[in-house]
Amino acid sequence: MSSGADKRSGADKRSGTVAPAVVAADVRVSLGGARILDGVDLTVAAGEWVTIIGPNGAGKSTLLRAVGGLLPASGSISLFGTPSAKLGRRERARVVATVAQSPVIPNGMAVFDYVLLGRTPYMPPLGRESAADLAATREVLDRLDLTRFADRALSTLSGGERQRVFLARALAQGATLLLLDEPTNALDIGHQQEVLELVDQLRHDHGLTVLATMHELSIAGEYADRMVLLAGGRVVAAGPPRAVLTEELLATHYRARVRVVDGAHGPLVVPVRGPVGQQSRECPSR
Ligand SMILES: Nc1ncnc2c1ncn2[C@@H]1O[C@H](COP(=O)(O)OP(=O)(O)OP(=O)(O)O)[C@@H](O)[C@H]1O
Repeated sequence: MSSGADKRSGADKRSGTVAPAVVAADVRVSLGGARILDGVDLTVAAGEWVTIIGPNGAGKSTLLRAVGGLLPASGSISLFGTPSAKLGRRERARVVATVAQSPVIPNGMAVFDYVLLGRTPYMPPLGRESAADLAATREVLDRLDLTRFADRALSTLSGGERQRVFLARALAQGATLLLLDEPTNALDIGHQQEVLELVDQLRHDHGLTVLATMHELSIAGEYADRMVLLAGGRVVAAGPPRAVLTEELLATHYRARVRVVDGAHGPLVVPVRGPVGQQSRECPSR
């Protein structure tokens, strides 16, 4: 598997610095006649884990899709120092892999064949997979403890097992930037931790960069180096989890009544029943 350093631009190789994995400036996206992203700036350093949070409809998935080149956006987006617009489809697929919120599962497809699809950018057009593609697929299945499922239809796996297969396909792609849209969606708390620990381990082992969206705020804050709070298609806060997961910001942008307490690995967000907007009077945080 290639490392983040392999994706350096020529100038970066010469200067010895690593270009940021993502530099997005003034990104605007309109869908169905409505402005969904309205001037978003986002930088993700190589090797960093950044999680985008925000209320339903804030534009999180849209931002992820724009970064992944899956929909047209104005403004500028660079991946590892190369303008996104200059990356062809196959070239982009070797740099960035997206795990969608609900990936389409081809009917009856076996786990092995699904993960092998991740090797498509390395196969000649209309050509067959090589021995190297098959070996890479076996290696990823083994790495993610999925070998025993190789011949099973993907549709028969549990939610947690399936999530691991989606990650496996992204890893087989050999991309160093992982875009994860709600990777813990529909997983129980144990499987949420298992999947995020796995992503973090892979990040360290393979020098990956992670840009994710998540709704589970406490667990999101435990894994992210930085968080970006999106609301109404704009970035309204960004920084380390402690700077973003505050009672004030969550009350303002989620209309949520929460208490935020210090945890060993980041702030813990506890929902508190009661009228929105009265947390400072009835539920002091400090
Ligand atoms: N093709 C489309 N046409 C029109 N509007 C769209 C289209 N796709 C998305 N939208 C709208 O864009 C807004 C942002 O959607 P997006 O999926 O990015 O939000 P999100 O923050 O990921 O939400 P959630 O937390 O609910 O997953 C929503 O209001 C959605 O209805």
